[in-house]
Amino acid sequence: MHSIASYFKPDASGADPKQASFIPSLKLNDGHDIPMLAYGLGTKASKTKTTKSDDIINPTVAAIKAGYFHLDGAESYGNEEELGAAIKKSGVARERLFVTTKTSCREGVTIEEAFSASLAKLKLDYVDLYLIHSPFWAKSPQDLQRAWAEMEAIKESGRAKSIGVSNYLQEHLETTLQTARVPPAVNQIEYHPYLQHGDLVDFCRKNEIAVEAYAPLTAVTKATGGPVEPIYQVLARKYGVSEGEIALRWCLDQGIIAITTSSNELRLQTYMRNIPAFKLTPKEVDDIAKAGQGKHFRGFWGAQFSDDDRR
Ligand SMILES: NC(=O)c1ccc[n+]([C@@H]2O[C@H](COP(=O)([O-])OP(=O)(O)OC[C@H]3O[C@@H](n4cnc5c(N)ncnc54)[C@H](O)[C@@H]3O)[C@@H](O)[C@H]2O)c1
Ligand SMILES: OCCc1c[nH]c2ccccc12
Repeated sequence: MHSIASYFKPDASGADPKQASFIPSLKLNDGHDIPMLAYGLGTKASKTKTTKSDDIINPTVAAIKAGYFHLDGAESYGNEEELGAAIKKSGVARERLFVTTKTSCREGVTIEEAFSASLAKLKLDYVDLYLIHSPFWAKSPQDLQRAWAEMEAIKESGRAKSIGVSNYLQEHLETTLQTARVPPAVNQIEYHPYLQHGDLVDFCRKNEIAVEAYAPLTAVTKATGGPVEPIYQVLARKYGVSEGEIALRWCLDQGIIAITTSSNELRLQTYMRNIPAFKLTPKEVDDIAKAGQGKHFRGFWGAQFSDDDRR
């Protein structure tokens, strides 16, 4: 089982030392620590790409300075150069950061080639976590097993400290585990009260695969008016925080890493200050989970999942 092993404290090299930013970390199955709150460069951040690269770099620098030392990027977001530039501009020591990127497993490009290109864009000599972005490109179980063997070779080279997957269902994980020498450290999935994925999270826990939640704010952003809303409202009043902070804490209090994003610096700073300062009770976590069963919502990769996944 995972435990919240240590507390991640930004140092004074870039983050504001006045901020009480103690974001918990989780111990991965390979022994590395992962900060449980991350800043994502997909979705909103990549949409602004069409204007200027500064529109990606500056909010990312602000996020790092606010204490978001876990940064979630991807080859397909098209902004690894900006992520690398923001890391440099932040002045925070590389070893204090936890940098993730992902491979799209494009046809005709080896994962090694994609990874080398990502490192070059990031101007880094290693990433903390490298993920297969999704299993949907694979035409056979063997495709997934071969891709995982390529990921293992990258980990062995030391240029990715941890390796994992994203958007994998239990069947994809089982296929991968059949031939894996190193199990995935992480499965990054859309996760919020309206998409709890049946037994998938328990399967990950049993196999010591950490779960990362993307789109954790869905119930207060894209799927408002649902059954968890009154509970979020009561708990937000009780703890003196926003409903978004209840949504993020709901992940953390289940041992699930939350990846959020915003270009609103004040909102990011407030999250960083408030999230470590309160905790939901097990009953509150359970109440949200139970209420969430009353609605289904998926914001990403919809066409790739069958109706069987409506759990
Ligand atoms: N692996 C994948 O396939 C995958 C898919 C989606 C996202 N991701 C990663 O996860 C990150 C976060 O995903 P997300 O953007 O869906 O997460 P999220 O649920 O945190 O939503 C963030 C969005 O909500 C808005 N927001 C924040 N607080 C709000 C509030 N109180 N009211 C209204 N709007 C508010 C933000 O401006 C932003 O656009 C991405 O940047 C990316 O790095 C990965
Ligand atoms: O990971 C978020 C979903 C996603 C996959 N590829 C992308 C490219 C740009 C923005 C989001 C995505």
